[in-house]
Amino acid sequence: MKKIIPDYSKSSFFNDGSSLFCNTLTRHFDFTEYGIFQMKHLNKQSPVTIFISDQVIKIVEEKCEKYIFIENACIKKILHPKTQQLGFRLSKNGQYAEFYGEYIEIWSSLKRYVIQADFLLKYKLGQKIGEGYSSSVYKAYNILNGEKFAVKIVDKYMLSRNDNLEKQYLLNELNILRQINHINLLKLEEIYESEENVYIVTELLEGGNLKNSIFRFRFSEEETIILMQQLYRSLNYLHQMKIFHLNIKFDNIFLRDQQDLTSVCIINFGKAEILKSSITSSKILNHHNSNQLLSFYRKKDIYGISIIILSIFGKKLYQESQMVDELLMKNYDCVSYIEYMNLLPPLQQFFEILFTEKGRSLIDTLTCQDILNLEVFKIKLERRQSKNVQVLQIQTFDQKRQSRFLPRPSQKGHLQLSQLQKNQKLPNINDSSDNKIKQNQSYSPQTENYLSHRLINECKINNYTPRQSILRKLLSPNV
Ligand SMILES: Nc1ncnc2c1ncn2[C@@H]1O[C@H](COP(=O)(O)OP(=O)(O)OP(=O)(O)O)[C@@H](O)[C@H]1O
Repeated sequence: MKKIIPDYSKSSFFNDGSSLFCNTLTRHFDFTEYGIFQMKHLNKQSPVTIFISDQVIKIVEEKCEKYIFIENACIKKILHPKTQQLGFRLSKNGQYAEFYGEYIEIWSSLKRYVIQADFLLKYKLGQKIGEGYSSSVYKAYNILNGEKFAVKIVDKYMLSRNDNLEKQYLLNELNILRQINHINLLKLEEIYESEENVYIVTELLEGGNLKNSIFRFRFSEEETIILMQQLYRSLNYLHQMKIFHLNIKFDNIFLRDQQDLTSVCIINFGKAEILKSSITSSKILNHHNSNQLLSFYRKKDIYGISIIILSIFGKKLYQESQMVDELLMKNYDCVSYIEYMNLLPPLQQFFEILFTEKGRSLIDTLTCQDILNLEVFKIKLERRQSKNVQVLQIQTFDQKRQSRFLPRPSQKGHLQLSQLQKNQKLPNINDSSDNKIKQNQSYSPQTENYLSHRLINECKINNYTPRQSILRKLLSPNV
């Protein structure tokens, strides 16, 4: 008896009602050839040549060609009933076609776009590592080779609540994750669906949240500058694709290795926006033209990253979204102590552009590329092995600098400060004569006491030992 392969595409959460095949494309795609397959469709079998671009399969038959948009199409690995040849079945809204042939290479090109079933046949669930509004995140292990991943399990029922807003966030996040490919942005592995859940498999970021590492380990200025560089580079990559994250905060910045700032990775693209040539969003500023919207989004992202950098150098936590809003309104009084941070001059200048009146005229047009061209990123930076972080702390503690903002003696040669000061080619910043900053008085949205209290509480909640005590522990003669 003929075995019937169940097809879930009609009831799929991702079913948008579109047909499996289309005969024309409305824009240009660059296709790569993937070889000859036997296509079985409507009880007819014929040889076809398959070409793939990111989201489209081109199927060339003897006399004609047609296309399948693979985004959110359901896919299943299958065996040919007669030849026992391996293949895959693509289906959409109840229509399907089967392809038999060398499918391994093609599978790796398709898997980020299509929806698979049977998550539990491939992965074993591990411990829970996080939670969102409508999702839980777990460790997952590939049953065959033990490879570790993170899987976000989203309850389909929860997604359909709230006027489908959560569904939109999820589809938006998937749309963006499928397009991006950058070392400092979360990598999507594949997507599954069951009757109750959607499973989004991504790389596992084992280093945890950046905030935890920053307040736990002692990193040098050079390491922090490399971190800054990587964050702005990844943002620049997104902005060049007209993608804006719009939700940059400590909670969404992770590390692959908790002691290696170069392993930084931005996550959570649910609230991101893609701006194409016309205005696609009516969420904010819908009366503005697309250039103004683009500038607004760009500033929002740049401020998001910059506040994280400020928190790291200033050893303070902020309510990031409130602070971004203040800065977007050009209220520079919300950061009052930049001038007293006593940083390396190129760093100081970076902070002044972002957080003081001096940058007021630049900020509307400032891009990530402009930031990456600043002198601060031209300092000769050296990476060191992440595993040495704590050892280095112990070694350098004896020769502790009088101020943590002054370079260590060993850094002075590298940095060639006086040379840098002479050669600085930063954007022309007009000095503001009216200095509103009062020493010993903070205009930040939160008082220092409150912030310290919050930091300690966060450490407690997350079971972290505050950094100072870790250092003391490391330095204790018993260790
Ligand atoms: N790839 C990953 N590696 C390690 N931990 C992760 C990964 N993805 C998510 N997490 C953890 O799971 C938590 C929740 O992730 P999720 O993406 O669901 O959050 P969210 O999108 O902020 O939630 P919400 O649905 O409320 O917006 C994160 O804060 C993080 O701690």
